[in-house]
Amino acid sequence: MPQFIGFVAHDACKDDLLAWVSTHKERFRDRRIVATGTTGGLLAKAFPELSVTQLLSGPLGGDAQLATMIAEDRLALLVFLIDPMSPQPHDVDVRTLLRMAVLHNVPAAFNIATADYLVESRLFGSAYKPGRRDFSEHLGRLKA
Ligand SMILES: O=C(CO)COP(=O)(O)O
Repeated sequence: MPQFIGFVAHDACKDDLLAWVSTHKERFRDRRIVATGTTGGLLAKAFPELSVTQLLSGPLGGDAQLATMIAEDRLALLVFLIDPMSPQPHDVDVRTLLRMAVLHNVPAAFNIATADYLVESRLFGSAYKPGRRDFSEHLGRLKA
């Protein structure tokens, strides 16, 4: 199953994401990128040399699609630049995406500083794949 790198940016953060990707573009040349609709459209236009798959726009289900990709073990890493100052109509989807990243132990950055740490890590681009957590005991408790 191919592993994608996921990018999402709220409107106030889209310029920041474009600038950040531009800085680290070489690292993404051989990687498959997946992004919510508007974010993906901007990335594809700015960086035609990168492989960008566009999902639905965030408010129309793009965050939920990314959350599903995490549940299906198809996302290697998530960079999601969140605007902490604006309410989002699809906040419930945003929280689902965050929860899926935490639940399934996906390396995830929600601001530029952490995104920098991720791409500068010696683990980035290596064969490193974090293990998914085992919730079988927890599920057994729920069923009992
Ligand atoms: O709303 C978003 C993330 O919650 C981003 O969606 P767009 O990339 O379609 O703007």
